Amino acid sequence: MVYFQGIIAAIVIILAFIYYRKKRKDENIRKKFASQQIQYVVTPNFLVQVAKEVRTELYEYDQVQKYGKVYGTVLLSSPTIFLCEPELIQLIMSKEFTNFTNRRRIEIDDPIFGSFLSTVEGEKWKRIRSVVTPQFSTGKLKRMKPRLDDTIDTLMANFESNLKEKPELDVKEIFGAYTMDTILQIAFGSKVDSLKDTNNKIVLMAKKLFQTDISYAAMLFFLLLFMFPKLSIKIARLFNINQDFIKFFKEFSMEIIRKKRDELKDSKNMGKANNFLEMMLEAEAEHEQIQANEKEMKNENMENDQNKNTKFTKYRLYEEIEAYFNRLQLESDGTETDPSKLMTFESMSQLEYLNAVINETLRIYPPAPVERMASKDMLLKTEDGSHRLNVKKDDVIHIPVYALHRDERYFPDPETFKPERFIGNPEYHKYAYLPFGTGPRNCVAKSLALYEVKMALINTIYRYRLSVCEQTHIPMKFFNNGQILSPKDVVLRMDKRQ
Ligand code: HEM
Repeated sequence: MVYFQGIIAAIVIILAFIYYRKKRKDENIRKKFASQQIQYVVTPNFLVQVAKEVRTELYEYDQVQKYGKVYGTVLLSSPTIFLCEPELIQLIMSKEFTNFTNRRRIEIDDPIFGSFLSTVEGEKWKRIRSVVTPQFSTGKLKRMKPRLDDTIDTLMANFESNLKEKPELDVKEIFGAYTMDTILQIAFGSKVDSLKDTNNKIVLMAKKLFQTDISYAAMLFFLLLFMFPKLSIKIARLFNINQDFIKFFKEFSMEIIRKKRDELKDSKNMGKANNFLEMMLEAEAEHEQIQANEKEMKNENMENDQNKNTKFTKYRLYEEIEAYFNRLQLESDGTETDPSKLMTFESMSQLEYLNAVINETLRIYPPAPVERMASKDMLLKTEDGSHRLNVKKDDVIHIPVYALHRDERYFPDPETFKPERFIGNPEYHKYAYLPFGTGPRNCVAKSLALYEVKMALINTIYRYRLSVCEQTHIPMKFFNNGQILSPKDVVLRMDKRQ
């Protein structure tokens, strides 16, 4: 009994301590934001949002409507400025980028997981980014095209075989498997048919990460990770939280890296890479050679070629794609008969309406918010003096992209799907549309992602007529999993075109 009372007393003391600590921190943050002349808003933490089943992007959108385009709050234990004003976003993302290079700090005590491009900081980020960026250049993607064509063949075969059973399909599941196949193909050179290989460990692990509502345990762990990073990593190890996932991907990647490093010891094997990991390893091997020979280093010449309504939309999209394929076939010498093999990176960019449909989809459903962290105190001011923002070192700037894309000044009638907004010379502020982020730290794989989406849409729409059916959720349903916007099933009827 005394033992039990002791435990209760200890729990009460710990909770009181956490409460007191939080109260003091809140008060300090309130004072801090007041000194910056930024309105401070107390928001419930993520746990409360999850409990109420409020989707984060909708919650953030409501907050922006209520408190305006700039306000301060505490998010994941850090003072965070919510920013929806394109003029100020422009300053942070481009002109003052050197003072906003990093994202929210997340300490990961692991040599591999702590070196993710998306989380590393400062000089380390610069170094890794300069190696990764050229791997996504048009030239490198062209080299990978045969592998990308393979994944399209798998996608089409999956539609074909599933449609034999019934005309209604969960296209989210099939396109999701295609995305996974493409990434595995590109990243590791592994040919996988995720839809059929349901027991494939990579597929199971990736699904575990993205295709669920977030659990309370994961949310709690996430919060702890930001509040007490070192302690939470120890707890995760002790209780085996996510350790299967971490262990699997680490071993899987290390095995491929070991094999390829061995092969690259023989210089005859250089230049044969046709997947991302091999190209990175070649880049590493190249780098080692270069370091050994300073003269060669001067001559290093890195490749730098980076560089109305639904019925109407569907009709116009198909018309454009059909005309495109007819033209490609006319222009070809007749030896290639598969229309999708005739497609090239260059020819695809001519599909103006398809581009507009993709842009408008990413405007209404941007998958992620964008963040930067200030590396010093500074006063940001637009040239005409119309906007100012006083930031302190370590303030996180959080751009709720879902809310930003609904700014009526640039996107009138924002909830309506209107691809025409992106045709001709659209008149929106460049920093009011950020599906891939912007500036030197934007999405490194933007060109691959867009290529993948276009390939899939062109091939699907060319072969099938898609329509809503009884099982289609209108509006669409989404997982409630924090900051990433991920739809649940999307069932559509698919009829083969004659
Ligand atoms: C439609 C698909 C995609 C969208 C909308 C998207 C969006 C984004 C956004 C918003 C960011 C943050 C940018 C910023 O902070 O300015 C980002 C970063 C990033 N994305 Fe993507 N992404 C997509 C696909 C991909 C794919 C397929 C990959 C990998 C194969 C990828 C790899 C990355 C990486 C590594 C970063 C971090 C870059 C850095 O910190 O330097 N993304 N993405």
